[in-house]
Amino acid sequence: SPVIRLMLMQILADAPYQFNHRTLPEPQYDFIVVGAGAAGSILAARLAETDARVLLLEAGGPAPPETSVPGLMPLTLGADVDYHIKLNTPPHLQQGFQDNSSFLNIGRTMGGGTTINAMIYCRCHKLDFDSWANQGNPGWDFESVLPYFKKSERYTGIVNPNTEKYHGRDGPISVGPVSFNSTATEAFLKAGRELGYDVVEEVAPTRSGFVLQLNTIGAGVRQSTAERFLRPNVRKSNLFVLTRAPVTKILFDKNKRAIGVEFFSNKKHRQVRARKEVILAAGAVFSPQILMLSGVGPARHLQEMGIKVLHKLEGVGRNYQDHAAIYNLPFAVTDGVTNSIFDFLSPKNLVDYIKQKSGPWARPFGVESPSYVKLGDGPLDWPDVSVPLMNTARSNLGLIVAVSDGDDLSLETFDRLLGPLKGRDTIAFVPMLLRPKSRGRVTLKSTSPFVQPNVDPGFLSHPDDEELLIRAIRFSFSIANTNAMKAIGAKWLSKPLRGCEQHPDTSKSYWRCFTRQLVSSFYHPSSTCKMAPSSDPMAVVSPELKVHGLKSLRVVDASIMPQIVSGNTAAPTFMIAEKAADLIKRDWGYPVYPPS
Ligand SMILES: Cc1cc2nc3c(=O)[nH]c(=O)nc-3n(C[C@H](O)[C@H](O)[C@H](O)COP(=O)(O)OP(=O)(O)OC[C@H]3O[C@@H](n4cnc5c(N)ncnc54)[C@H](O)[C@@H]3O)c2cc1C
Repeated sequence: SPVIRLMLMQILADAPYQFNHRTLPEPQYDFIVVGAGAAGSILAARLAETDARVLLLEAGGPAPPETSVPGLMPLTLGADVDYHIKLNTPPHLQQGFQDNSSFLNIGRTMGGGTTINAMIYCRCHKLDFDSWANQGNPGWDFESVLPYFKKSERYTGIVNPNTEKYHGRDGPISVGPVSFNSTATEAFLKAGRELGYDVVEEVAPTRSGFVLQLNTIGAGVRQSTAERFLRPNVRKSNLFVLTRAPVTKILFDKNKRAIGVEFFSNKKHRQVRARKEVILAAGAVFSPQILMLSGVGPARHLQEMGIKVLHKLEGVGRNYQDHAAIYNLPFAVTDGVTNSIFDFLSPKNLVDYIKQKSGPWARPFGVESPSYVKLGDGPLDWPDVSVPLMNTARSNLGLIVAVSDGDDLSLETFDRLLGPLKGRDTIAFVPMLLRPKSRGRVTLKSTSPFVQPNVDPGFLSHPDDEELLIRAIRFSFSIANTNAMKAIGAKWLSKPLRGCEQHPDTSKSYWRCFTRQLVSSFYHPSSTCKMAPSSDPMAVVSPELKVHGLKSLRVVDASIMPQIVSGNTAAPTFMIAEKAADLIKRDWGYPVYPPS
């Protein structure tokens, strides 16, 4: 639209760097990093702090200008910069979506997920990391990883003496509180207090309660890892970044040592060698795909695909975890309490963004504030459910969903769930499981590296997950029924879903039916190259992130999480990359200055 064009012209100074080298100057590098996403961009930049020669190969292209404007985030979903993978779910699930399944969005561009994500900065919970360590991964407990969280962070918010020690001040990624909240957010936090929860800070190690979220936004501009870690280093002679260069295979010698990779660039398959290591950072779907295409993975599956097994590793692609969510639990609210589309389009707000990078465009559209609560039965005080508030508000235009899977709902479901809200201001809750017990799997669909793999997210395959998600829906209704939310007019108006009408309205059996139809991804795939000792049958990498049984090959991305973290996955992935950089430097005798 003309408005967006005008804005883009104005923001070009802040637009992402156009990494666009076309050929490789050298046949051999010390380190080859595969994937310039959340982890890969950080890792490559940190390794290039030494005198090692580092090659970073990214499948996607440079990030387009609109990705730097936080409020334009929804434009990237389903666009060229998004792999947009149709999930593979069983027929009794996801009937509310077109063709009975929803999409998994994953960034395919410099910065990976950090170029298209909702910019929520989430530290997750102390017990997430303590449990990683307890599963046989020394060095990954909370105390040990905290310095690596702080290392990448530049906190810009107001200092609270109780939580100050958990913030980093000197890292490349600006992190601060949301700049522009709606009346609905205030009501949401008040609702939390009314239900007996504290309003807590995101970085508190045992955070439990309602939270005013932090974002990876600096001076109104998205902080992708490519922008913040690579851009300042592009002139270094030992760092070379190649875009539109998907890696198709890892090359091994006869001793199972990774000696390089094959990749596709300028219409040709090419090879490049690694003197020291190859490091996969292609994310939880594509790192296992590359391993399997290279003959590393579950033997039977590889044989079925006609791939010669170089090294049997049953865990590759298994142990898949995501925060199974109900994206759309929409409630009508009083007009004006949300950040409406008219706020976005008002001339004043446009000018504010163009001139000062402030106002609604300087925040992620639609995303407001999370709550973290424990609704399951475990003994520990460790929240297992999150219910964020989404400020959808596009109802003014008759389009109700914003940053949501609503776009892939079937027409019938859309009409029943969202139709009654047409013309009304709307909020939505997004009840989700923080640590689902279900496990999914990534498998190859083809031996071609250009065909997306199958992603079976395993949603609700463990019965406890269904039970907990129903509790999470009911908890969302408890929030909506508080005085604070009633004061902003929160009302459930949706009609029963087709196929669920036989269940009494809002009964448990109704919510079971609803949950099965609408469970979907929160875009947090993880854990498909599990970090665990080799005694664990699902183990893929060691606590040093080395692939078990192979030499000179590591995986460094969200796939190594033994268990998904209790919150958004980007910041923990930054931490993984920061820690991995020191592990690698130490192994090769480069100076390491561990953060304090
Ligand atoms: C729409 C959306 C919203 C999200 N919102 C949030 C949020 O608000 N907060 C949060 O914390 N997290 C959020 N996330 C999740 C977060 O962005 C991811 O967890 C994180 O980016 C994972 O990092 P990664 O390094 O493992 O993989 P990625 O960031 O996905 O990076 C992998 C990179 O590898 C590249 N690649 C893949 N295959 C190949 C190949 N064969 N050769 C070369 N390169 C390859 C990809 O193109 C990509 O650039 C969101 C994700 C999405 C998609």
